[in-house]
This record gives sequence, C-alpha cells and structure tokens, in this order.
Amino acid sequence: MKDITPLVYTPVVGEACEKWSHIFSEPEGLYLPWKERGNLAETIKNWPEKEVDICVVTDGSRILGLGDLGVGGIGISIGKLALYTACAGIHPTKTLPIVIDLGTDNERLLNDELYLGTRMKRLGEKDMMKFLDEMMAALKARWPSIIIQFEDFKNPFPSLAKYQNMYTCFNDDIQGTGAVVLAGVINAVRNTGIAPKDQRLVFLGAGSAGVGVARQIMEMFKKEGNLSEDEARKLFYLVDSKGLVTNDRGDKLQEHKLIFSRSDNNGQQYKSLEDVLDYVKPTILMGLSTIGGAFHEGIIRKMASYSERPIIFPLSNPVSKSECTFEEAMKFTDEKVLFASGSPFPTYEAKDGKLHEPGQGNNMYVFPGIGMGTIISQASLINQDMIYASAEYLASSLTQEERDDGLIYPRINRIRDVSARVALGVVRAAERNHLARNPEIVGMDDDTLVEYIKGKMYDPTAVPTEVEETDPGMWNWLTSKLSLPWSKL
Ligand SMILES: NC(=O)c1ccc[n+]([C@@H]2O[C@H](COP(=O)([O-])OP(=O)(O)OC[C@H]3O[C@@H](n4cnc5c(N)ncnc54)[C@H](O)[C@@H]3O)[C@@H](O)[C@H]2O)c1
Ligand SMILES: O=C(O)C[C@H](O)C(=O)O
Ligand SMILES: [Mg+2]
Repeated sequence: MKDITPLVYTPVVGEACEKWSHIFSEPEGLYLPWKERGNLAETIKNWPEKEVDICVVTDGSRILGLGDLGVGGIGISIGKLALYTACAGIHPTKTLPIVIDLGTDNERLLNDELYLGTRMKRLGEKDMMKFLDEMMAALKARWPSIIIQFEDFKNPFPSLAKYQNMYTCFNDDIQGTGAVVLAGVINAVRNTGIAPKDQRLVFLGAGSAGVGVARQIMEMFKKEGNLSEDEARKLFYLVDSKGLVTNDRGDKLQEHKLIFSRSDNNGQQYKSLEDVLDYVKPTILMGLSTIGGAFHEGIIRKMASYSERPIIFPLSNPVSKSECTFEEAMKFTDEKVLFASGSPFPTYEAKDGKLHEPGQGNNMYVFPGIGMGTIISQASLINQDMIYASAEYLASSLTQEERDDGLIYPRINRIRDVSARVALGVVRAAERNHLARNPEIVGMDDDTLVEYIKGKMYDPTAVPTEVEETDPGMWNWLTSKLSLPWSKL
C-alpha cells in the first residue's frame, strides 16, 4: 500500500487528471454530459454492471489543488474507488466512477483539440442543481441502495445541504476531510498537553475543506473540552485569499464562512498570514489553501515561537500545492512539530539520527470505512454522528507501537484493519441513530462485527473456486506463469 497508493491516488492521480484526454485508453467510468439532460436515466442504463454499491461523482471543477480540469476529473473518481477496493475491500465491479460534464473554464482544455469533454464554458449553479437533481433520482432508481460520494466540486455546500437528508450520500472534501483531520488533531492535541480551551487555530483556506475541518474540530472541542458552541467557535481564525475572515471586511462573505467570521477585530483587517499569526499567536496551523509553499520559513519559525509542540498540517494536495514539506516543518521548528500533510512526504532523519515518519492527514483513512460501514449497516442516510464516529475510531485505532513511535495516524500498510475499525464506528453510530437496516448484525458485539466486516471484504488473492472447478486449464497456465506449485494456490 505504501508504494502503490501514491501512484493510483494522490499525487500521481492529479497528473493523470491533468493529462486525461492525452492518455485516455478506455472509459473506466460514466461520463454524464449536459446534452443528455432529460435523458440521464437512459444514459445511466449503459453502465454494464447490474450491482453497484457505491459511486464517486465529480464535476471536475476543483481537482485537488489543480483547479478546473473538466472531464479529466474522472481520474479522481477512479482513484478514490480504487482505494475503496484496496482499503475497504469493496468489490471493484460494484464501484462506479462518474464525471458530470457541465463545461469547463479551463482555457487550455477548451483550446486542446484532444479534449474529451464538451467545449463550452462551465454552466452556473442553477443548471448544476437541476442536472444533479435528475442524476441523483436516476442513480437511486437504478440502484436503490447506492451510496453517492461527492468529490472535488468547487462549491459543494448547496448540494450537500440539499441531498444529505434525501439520499445515502456524503461529501468527502467537507465531511471526510473534516473527520480525518479531526482524528489527527485528537492525537496531536494529546501530545501538546494543552487543553482545548487554550488552543488557537489559524486556517489558511476557508473553502469546503477548511470549513469542513474547522466544523469537525469545533464539535470535538465542545464535546471533549466542555465548551459552548460560542466558546469553541471563537478559537478559530479563518484566512482566505482576502485575509482574515471578518464581519466588517467589506465583501459579501459566502454563506459557509459566516459561522467562523470574526467580530472581535475592532475594525482592524489582517491581510497577510504573517499579520494574522502576530495577532492570534496560534498553537495550530492548518493549510487548505491550494497555495504551495505558503508556510515558508518565517511562518514556521513563528509557530515554533508560540508553543513547545506546534501543530502544523499543510493539507493541500498534490505535493506541489502542499503549504510546506515535512523536512521544512522539522528543520524550522527544531524538530518539535506535530505534523501531518495531505500528500505523502519522505521520512526525515533527525540530528540525533532518529528517523521520523510524517503523518498523512488524507481522507483516504476515512472515506473507505465510511462507505463500508454504510454498506454493512444498510443505513439509509449518512449523518454527522456517523462522520464523527469515523474520526473517533480512526484516532483510537493506533497500536501502542505506533503511539510510541510518535505517530498520529496509523501506518498505511495496516489500512484494511484500520478501515474495518472505522467501519465499525460508522455502523455503531448508524445503529444509535436508528438508521441501520441490516438484520444480520443486530446484537453483534464489536469483535464479532469486525470479523463480519472483514469477511465481507473482497480479497483479490482468494482463489475463485468456481473457476478452479470449471477451468483447470486456466489454472495450470496461471500457476506456470507465477511459478507457484498448484498446491500453494
Ligand atoms: N488532505 C486532505 O485529505 C484534503 C481533503 C480535501 C481537500 N484537500 C485540499 O485542500 C485544498 C483546498 O480544497 P477546497 O475544497 O477547500 O478548495 P476551495 O476552492 O473550496 O477552497 C480554497 C480556499 O483557499 C483560499 N485561498 C486561495 N488562495 C489563497 C491565498 N493566496 N491565501 C489564502 N487563502 C487562499 C480560497 O479563498 C478558499 O477559501 C486543495 O488543495 C485540496 O487538495 C485536502
Ligand atoms: O484526493 C485527495 O488526495 C484528498 C482530497 O479529497 C483532496 O481533494 O485533496
Ligand atoms: Mg477531494
């Protein structure tokens, strides 16, 4: 997993999306173009698999931190679903990657004669919502218990608000990211020894991921730190491309930012990240801005001057958009940083020769378990309690050895075990909320349920017995290729 994940997923998947129309070899997913509106149910019937458990849908408008990549965005749907198979054992034929093609504002693509998508400017939110209404109904009509994961939409808040109580769906960038970063923060905050009420958090980036993460951490501070909503909210300072988000900044704030907008700035506006740091003196710095290198040496050194163990999470993807590298964070904090990044970074050798592994705060730790837990429980909806549980179970899934090694996320090679734990948490939350509908799991204790979940995971190395019975010739050929004796298979 450690070697393969960066290839099928972040960061290489980003490059694949950028070059999609040039490297295209076969569809691998469903393309739903605007011109098929009114006909989406028929179009969806073209998908050849009878059973589909889960789909990932993007409109390609914000792929990682790489911007609008049009239909090339389907690469991210394919990559996410490959991880559903690898991490949570969802059978590959039961996964469906989708891109909706509502045009693109990327001039490079519009002028590229090989571009596979519709050559028109991207349609606005009204048309998108009409199209999504039709698509959601058509997907559910064909596969009534399908789970729909929204991915990498430029502004995903309206669709999440509209569909989360109607369909079995969630938004990975708002909710999955919120949960995965929350899990890392739970473990990192423990290492700082600073109580939630004394933490101060600065976020560079106030988009779907920034606000999604802030909301989940706020929930934890309320729960664990016994803070009211107002007390918890005031610990957060969000910075977007115009500076600190305040009520009197003079621009009309997007709705999703309002909850964290400051009113205690005495009329003063803070434009640069440096100014915000001087003003807030944070203990935690999050990067969800798509601005590679934004946490330069001066920023990191400032963080090290405010607390003994600064928490710095440069979470933007892919690697080129990461706000800093692991090496920079270690060097400029005198190796005191508690670190997690969205994309993978190499191990760092400290001055004393000790090797330090960076944490990878990527939603890949939770979305496979959220999907698997929803499938296992047959939950009709995915609610906040299920998302929060995914974070709690991820945070508590570290082994003693991983904790002793200073990790805040489990090692990626154990991802199937971890996804089973995350799925367990999601099932338990679904049960508590009376959303679970699978009679087989009623009354199961945790150990039995984890085994049940693992038993449902697709194992690509298992020998399909029906093939063995009907086609021994193929197996003879296969064993000769693998140079393995028959008995070993
Ligand atoms: N680690 C993970 O699991 C994970 C999950 C989701 C998203 N992400 C990453 O987070 C990034 C943002 O994703 P998003 O969905 O929130 O995108 P978005 O477009 O919704 O938000 C981007 C935010 O960054 C702000 N921004 C842009 N330029 C800035 C600047 N110069 N200074 C300060 N702020 C600036 C924007 O104003 C906006 O608030 C992407 O790179 C994405 O790959 C990581
Ligand atoms: O795709 C990833 O690697 C994580 C996340 O969903 C993102 O948008 O960056
Ligand atoms: Mg994403």
